Amino acid sequence: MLPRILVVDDDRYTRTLLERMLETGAEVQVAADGAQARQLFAEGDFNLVLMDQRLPGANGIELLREFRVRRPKMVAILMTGYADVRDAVAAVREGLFDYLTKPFEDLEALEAVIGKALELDAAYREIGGLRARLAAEAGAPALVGKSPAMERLIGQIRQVAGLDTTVLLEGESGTGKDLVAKLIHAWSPRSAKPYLEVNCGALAETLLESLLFGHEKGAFTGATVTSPGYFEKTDGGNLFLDEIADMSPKLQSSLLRVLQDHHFTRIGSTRSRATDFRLICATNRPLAGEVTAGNFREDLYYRVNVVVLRLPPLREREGDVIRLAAHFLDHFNAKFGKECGPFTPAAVDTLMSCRWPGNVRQLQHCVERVVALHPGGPIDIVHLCPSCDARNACRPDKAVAVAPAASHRAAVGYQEARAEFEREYMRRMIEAAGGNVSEAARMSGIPRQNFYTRMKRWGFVTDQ
Ligand SMILES: Nc1ncnc2c1ncn2[C@@H]1O[C@H](COP(=O)(O)OP(=O)(O)OP(=O)(O)O)[C@@H](O)[C@H]1O
Repeated sequence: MLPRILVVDDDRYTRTLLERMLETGAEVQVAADGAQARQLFAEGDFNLVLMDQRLPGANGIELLREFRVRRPKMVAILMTGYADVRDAVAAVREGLFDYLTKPFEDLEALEAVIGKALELDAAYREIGGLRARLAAEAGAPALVGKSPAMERLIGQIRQVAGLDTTVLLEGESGTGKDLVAKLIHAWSPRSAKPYLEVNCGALAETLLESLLFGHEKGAFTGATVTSPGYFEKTDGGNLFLDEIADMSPKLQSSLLRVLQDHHFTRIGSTRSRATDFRLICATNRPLAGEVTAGNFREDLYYRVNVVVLRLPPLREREGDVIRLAAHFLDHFNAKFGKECGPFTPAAVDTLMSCRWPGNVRQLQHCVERVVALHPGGPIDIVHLCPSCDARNACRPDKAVAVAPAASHRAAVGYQEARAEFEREYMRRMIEAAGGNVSEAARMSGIPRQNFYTRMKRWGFVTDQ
């Protein structure tokens, strides 16, 4: 379906120019004054409004404010004469997408700004649609993405979720493997049964063994009570083994036996127990390569390599960066009680041209940081990841273009830099302590109450 654009301008020449320019890729409606514009806006759902600032009997900025009350996520571009630029800049700060000065001199640039505005509108709409879908599929995590690569993946997830087959998720770190595993569970007939996950690379061999197999009381020093393991607890449900390539050779052979006969024995017991879990595994290193390198058993590889879903890196998902950025903006605005955004065209450009080596996780952290530190209002290039030194690395081809941002970084005020440091420091401490606040406070040497106050300041916790 073609996007719908409303052009409001009393100048016939401008109306005709825009109509001609846009008609092949959009459905354009034109209004010559405020009254006509109000009527068309009330009747139609427009993806973009191009508004002249001076209209007979109306002020374009006021009219857009009026429209925005009815549709807060409306994307609009103000068209203004050089004399009124100061007002237009102020309007952009209020959340207008952009402004263009008339007469238009560079039609290509005009088309580019309109294209970006339409992309932002598409992203907002998708997030709205996603929320509605999520409400319908209560409990399923939000997997944002409409690029061909993601559409293909989502189709594959739908297909395999319903089948009782082992699934192997391959993809770089931060591409969403964990999220996809949860989605497979949510969409599977086993969704009412338990779903448990463990990162095989994060635990020592003995701990992982006891976590998976469970143990009897007295099986080893410290086993003061009998504890069932994940093989048992996920009976009827799904078990997600993340970073399976990091499993020790001994555990690989134990897992192989469990997968072969669907039976296992708790540590310290001789009784074999039956279990029926569906296995989902993930790796960020291709498993075939690990077999060749002698790190992963070939027979286990054939067991887990039944259905392989490959998660594309973010740089291969054309168009998804803006969708994801809009999604995270929405999420963190709600979480921190802020009203940051929209992204300015320059920010959209920067987001789109970054290579995102850390994939979706890096983008998520970038938006979270912006929302946490930004007082509110439009997000410009200078607000994006001021602390992210990867920015040049992100965009090796754009080193010159980011030079102003580098000088911005040098110009960051002391308070802002300190705030940035403190927030990042708190996050690392909390992560290192596995989410345990007392432990994080102890490690940092900050009294617990004080630590908690700082956590609240940076939005890690909110008062209920
Ligand atoms: N398509 C997506 N839509 C929305 N959020 C996403 C998407 N992909 C990833 N995320 C979010 O990005 C973050 C990183 O994703 P996730 O942990 O699933 O990656 P991963 O591939 O498992 O990483 P690792 O290999 O490092 O464990 C999570 O917070 C996840 O919710």
